[in-house]
Amino acid sequence: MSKYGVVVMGPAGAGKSTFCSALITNLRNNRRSCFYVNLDPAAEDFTHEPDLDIKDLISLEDVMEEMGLGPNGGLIYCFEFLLENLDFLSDALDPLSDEYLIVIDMPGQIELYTHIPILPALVKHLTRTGALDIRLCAAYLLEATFVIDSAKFFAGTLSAMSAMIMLEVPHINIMSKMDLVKGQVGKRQMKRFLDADASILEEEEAEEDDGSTNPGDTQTLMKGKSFNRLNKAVAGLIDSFGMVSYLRLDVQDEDSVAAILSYIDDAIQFHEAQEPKEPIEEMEMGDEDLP
Ligand SMILES: Nc1nc2c(ncn2[C@@H]2O[C@H](COP(=O)(O)OP(=O)(O)OP(=O)(O)O)[C@@H](O)[C@H]2O)c(=O)[nH]1
Ligand SMILES: [Mg+2]
Repeated sequence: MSKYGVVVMGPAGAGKSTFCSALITNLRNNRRSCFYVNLDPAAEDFTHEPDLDIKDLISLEDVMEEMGLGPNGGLIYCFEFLLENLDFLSDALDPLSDEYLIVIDMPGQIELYTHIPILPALVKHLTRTGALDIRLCAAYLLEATFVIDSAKFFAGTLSAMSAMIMLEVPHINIMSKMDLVKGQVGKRQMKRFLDADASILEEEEAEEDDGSTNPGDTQTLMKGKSFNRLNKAVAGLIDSFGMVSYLRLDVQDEDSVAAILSYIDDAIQFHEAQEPKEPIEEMEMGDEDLP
């Protein structure tokens, strides 16, 4: 029997835990079963208490103290330890039925998604047929304030793409904290960011060449010719991949959370598995209907 889950990823402070919490509230309000897994060994305060917490396996504080590591090195050590002790996950997740949505909250250290093969190994364990067999959707959050600096936004998009390619599971990108840019970015421009339309970068470069930006401001000073060339290359890469777009999230708005949940459900075909196991005719047919 398959299980269903979503792994919530993204840079530090993108709103992952807040989104997990809103998702769980929505699932519970709709009488759906969920199982909350916290894999961030540094997370302390939770709106919903996790059903499984990596801190019960290993403590980041202990690792830092005993191994003499900093917070990032400590986190990598914690994940390596988790990979050596996958029964911690299997024992808790294996008994869950296909009615559950497993919500996995990840830490924000970007190197986990881009530099080292820890996350692909973890995802392989979760999804392997014949083992946990979880149909997993990856949800990558980037916060909307990144659109204020388009070079930063496209760099963030590149890391979303990197996670997408590395994990090889259904993937959605989410632009979180939409409330923070209300009134700052026009609707049409925001739609272009949501579509990851990389021509935005080229237009900005043309504006700079026109001298329509202030040559004295720090951003313009930073953006020399080679920076522009780098941006163009990034834009070309995103364009040629052609598969990145964002769903908007306003975490305070129930409909916005519900819309994202339905994308997740579709990506993992959750509802298909919830259909009656017995054909309806057989359940409803009385003896008199038999030939
Ligand atoms: N305005 C606004 N603030 C938000 C939103 N979502 C999260 N925040 C705030 O952003 C901060 C970080 O949110 P978290 O949910 O902890 O982010 P995270 O991605 O889990 O952070 P790390 O686990 O540390 O990487 C908190 O102060 C939240 O209250 C949002 O939609 N709008
Ligand atoms: Mg968090």
